[in-house]
Formats: sequence, C-alpha cells, structure tokens
Amino acid sequence: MKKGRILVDFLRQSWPLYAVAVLLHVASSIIQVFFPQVLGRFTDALQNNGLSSGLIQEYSLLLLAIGASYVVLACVAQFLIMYIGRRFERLTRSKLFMHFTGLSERFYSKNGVGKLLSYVVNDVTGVRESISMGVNQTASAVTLFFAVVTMMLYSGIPLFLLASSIVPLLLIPFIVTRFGPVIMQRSKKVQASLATMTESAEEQFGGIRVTKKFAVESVMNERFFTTVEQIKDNQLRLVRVSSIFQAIIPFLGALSLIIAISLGGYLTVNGELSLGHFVALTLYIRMLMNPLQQIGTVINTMQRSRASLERLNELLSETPDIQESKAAASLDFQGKSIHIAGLSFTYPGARGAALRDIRLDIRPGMTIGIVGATGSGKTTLMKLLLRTYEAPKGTILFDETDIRDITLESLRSQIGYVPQDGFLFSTSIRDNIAFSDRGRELNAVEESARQAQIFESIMAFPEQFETKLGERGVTLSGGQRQRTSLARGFIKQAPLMILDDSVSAVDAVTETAIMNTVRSMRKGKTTIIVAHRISAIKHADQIIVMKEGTIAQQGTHAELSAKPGLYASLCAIQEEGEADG
Ligand SMILES: Nc1ncnc2c1ncn2[C@@H]1O[C@H](COP(=O)(O)OP(=O)(O)OP(=O)(O)O)[C@@H](O)[C@H]1O
Repeated sequence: MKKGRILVDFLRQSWPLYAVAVLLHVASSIIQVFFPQVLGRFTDALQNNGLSSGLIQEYSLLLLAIGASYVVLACVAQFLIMYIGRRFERLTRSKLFMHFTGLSERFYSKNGVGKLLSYVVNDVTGVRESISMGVNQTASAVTLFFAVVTMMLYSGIPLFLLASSIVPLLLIPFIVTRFGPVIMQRSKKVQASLATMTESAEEQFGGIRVTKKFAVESVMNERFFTTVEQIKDNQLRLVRVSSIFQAIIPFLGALSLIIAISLGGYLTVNGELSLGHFVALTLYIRMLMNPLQQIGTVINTMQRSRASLERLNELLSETPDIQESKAAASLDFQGKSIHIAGLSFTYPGARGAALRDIRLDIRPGMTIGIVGATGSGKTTLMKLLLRTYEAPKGTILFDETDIRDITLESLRSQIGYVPQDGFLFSTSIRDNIAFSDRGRELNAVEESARQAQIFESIMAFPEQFETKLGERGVTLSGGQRQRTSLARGFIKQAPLMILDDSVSAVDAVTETAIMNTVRSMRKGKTTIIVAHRISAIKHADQIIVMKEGTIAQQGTHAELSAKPGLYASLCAIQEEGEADG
C-alpha cells in the first residue's frame, strides 16, 4: 500500500461532501468580510452627515443580516466536516480491525495487544482531528484570508499602505517549513510512548493476579510510572516547540496591525486617508489575525497527525505471512491420509530449528498420540498442520494435495483444534461452545458438554448454558475452562481433531472419562492427541515420542513400553508417581 493511501481512499469517497462544506465556508467567509466595509461606510456616513436614527437602523439591520447569514452557513459547514471526520474514524477502525484479523500469529507475537489498541484509538483519533477540525479551520481560514485580501484590494485603500501592513505575514511560509518537521518528529515520539504505556497497562492488568501473589506491586507501579513519565517528557518537548510555533503566527499578525495603525493613522491625520478607510483597514488586519492563528493551529495538528497517518498506513501495508495461493482449492478431508515428509521448521528470527526431518504417515481414521518433553516441538507440529505458520512446500500432504494448495477456510473448518488454554469469550457458555456455528441447537451444545464432562457443572450455574463468562459473568476454574474449550472442539465433529494438551488441567478420573468418550465418538475419524500424561494417549493406534524437534520413537503403547527408551522411562516415572500418590 502506498503511503497516504488510507486518507486518499477516504477522500476519494467523501469529496462531494467536503466540496459542499468548503463551498459553505467560502460563502460564510465572503459574507463575513463585508463587515469592515459596512462599518467603514457607516463611519464615513457619520462623519459626513452626522448621526440619525434612520442611519443607525439601516446599518444595524445590515450588520445583523451579515452576522446571521455567516453563523448559519458556518454552522452547517462545520457540522458536515465533523460528520465526515466521524465517518473516517468508523471506517478506519473497521478497516484496521478487519486487517488485523487477517494477519498471522507472528504479527501478534511482535505487537502487544496494548500497542494495537493504542493505534486503533489514539492514531485514528489524531488523523480524524486533522481531517475534521483541521479541514474545517483550513477551509474557513483560507477562504476568509483570501476574501479579506480581495476586499482590501478593492476597498480603495492605497496599495502601498496595504503592502506595508502585510509584510510581516510574508514570513509565515518560512516559519512553517522550519517548525513543521520538528513537530512531526516529536509527535511520533509522543504516539510511540502512548502505545508503550497502553501496552504496559494491558500487561500489568493481565498479570495483576501474579503480581499480587508475589507481592511485587511496587515494582510493577515503578515500571508503569516509567512509561507515564516518558509520555510526559515527550509531550513537553512537543508542547515547547508547538507553543512557540503557534505564538509566532499571531505575533506576526499583531505586527501587521501595528504597522496599519501607525502608518494608516499618520496618513489619516495628514488627510491623505479617510477615517472610514482607516477604520476598515484596521478591521481588515484584525480580521486577518483569526485565520492566521487558525492556520497555525491547523499546521500544528496536521504535522502531528501525519505521524499517526504514517503509522496507520504502515500497519495496513502489513501482509499476512500465510498467503493463499491463487490455485488453492477446498478439499474434503474425509478418507484422506496425512503425509508428513522430511519436515524441518525454524521460527522466523529463531536461532535453531524447532522441528527437524519429521516423517509421519497418518492413515484416515487413525488416532495418533504424541508425547515428549516441553519444548520438543509438539505444538509447533500442530501449528504447521493448522497453517498458523508455513511448512516448506511438499512436507505436509493430504493424500497428494500439498497443504499450501488447500484454502485456509477449508483447512481450518475441517480441523477441530483444542489448545491447552483455549480462550473463552465474555459471552454465554452456549455461545462459547457453539463458537464455530452459532446456530447450533441447544441439544448439540448439551451433548458436547456431556462428552467434555462439563455438563453437570454448567447445570449448577443459575443460568445454566446462558451463564455469561468473563468480566461481567462467572469465573470458571482452570479445569472447567479447559473442558468448556474441549466441548467447543467436540461440537465441530471435524474430520481431523487435534487435542493439544487439552486435558492437562483435569483430574485423572475425569481425564479417563473424557478419553473414553473421545475413543468412541472419534471412531473412524482422524484424531491427534498431544499429552504429557501417558494415560491420555496409551490407547492411540500409533504413539510418537518427540525429542528436541525430532521423532525419537514410534509405535503402539505395548511396543514402546516393552523396549528400553524414552517412552518406557516416561511410563516408569508416571507409574511411580501414581503409586506414590
Ligand atoms: N512463536 C515462536 N517463536 C519462536 N520460537 C518458538 C515459538 N513458539 C515456540 N518456539 C520454540 O520452539 C520450540 C518448540 O516449542 P513447542 O511449543 O512446539 O514445544 P512443545 O513440545 O509443544 O512444548 P510444551 O509441551 O511445553 O507445550 C521451543 O524451543 C520454543 O521455544
């Protein structure tokens, strides 16, 4: 995506509304600049003919008409531009969210949730401010500026007097080019420190229970205060430069006014300029000061939001690591074997390989058990099967079809994946279980809950399956969460099911009941069970034992436990543990 794309795309859609708003601003500014002219004429009429009630009435009504028309037009223009800004905010936030959901796991391990929240909230607001408030003020300031200058030129005030009065204003472009880049750089730093603070807050809140248990609140407070302090420092640096910038522009306006009063006053006293022209000139210069001040603020805001815009564009140009090939098609997994051939894999940026030369054939309907020490590569192998990370070409095949030639939707919709700590959403238990298909009838949800041995616990809650989880609902125990997540996997009845250490938090009796259910309900359907406890996988058709990213042993429970090796020693240790228990 090209730089500035997000805004260009938006402006392309919204330009007719902008055009209407700008035209209204132009009209309101043109009306406004008649004010000094009318006052000038009023002064001359007063001087020539004296004060009369007719004159006062005539000019008062004229000024009222000017004021009222200006207010109505400016108000509608402002509303339109604010409306456009809010629309930008809504569209951009939805666009960002949709884009984020398409990105790969690696992106999320690089960018914390807090940081992403900050982009979605602070950066989008920053850009919105400049395209609503910024455009609003630019439109009114620029049109007012030109309208005032045009009126001045046609006012009959001598040209040399006008030219001398506006000399200080000619310095403005020079000041803008000096200050603009500095403001932008400093704004970038402010936004970055805001993102760091949000990230830190998110992490501190997430880990508050651990913090309290270790009684390290003061350390955590200290860490958070450091990020807040950083924001303050960066903001002060920004405020310092932007305050100077914003003050200089009205100062130049004031200089113009001083020249107009002194030179114009001198000419009036000498009879070379009428009193009306003198009044009009000072009012015109005074009127110029408002747009100049506004332009200063706008440039300031624009420079700040350019930093945000750059970051939003960078985010939107992030591409997912997993790209679907043009030739990808859906594939029915029913009756298909899985061939893993010479699969080696290294995480992006990691030093060593997580998997090395894995070879495995899984026939349709088989149950495969996988054990191995922590960090031996079990979950990595599952992630590659789900294509969360990309396996090298030709290393994972479903019959003859490479995993890369299957659409992601088809692949993932046919795998029921249950991780160790399945995330549960803050909705009802029913919605959480029927996550893959919200339309599933209650019977099916209840049946899956029974299979996952969580039915009784759910029925004990006051609202049963409608019980809300999370912040505003009940808190489940670790084992209950795991079984709810299991039920979510079971209801899918997928052709391939992966249980990735999914019963680690349940007691041995419940685990046996769950594994018996898995055996009967998954008959004829391919199932992969990753576990640390032998009891969870001993009935598998094939068991593989992983060690440091390789397959160290393979066979049935009977075969493996009968010969010396990793599996037999694991069995011995666990049996000893159970006997001690
Ligand atoms: N996102 C990642 N980026 C870099 N390295 C990773 C990433 N995820 C895992 N690893 C590394 O890959 C190796 C295998 O990890 P993996 O999670 O597959 O092990 P595991 O056998 O599932 O462990 P456990 O039994 O503890 O779940 C480990 O050395 C781990 O540090």
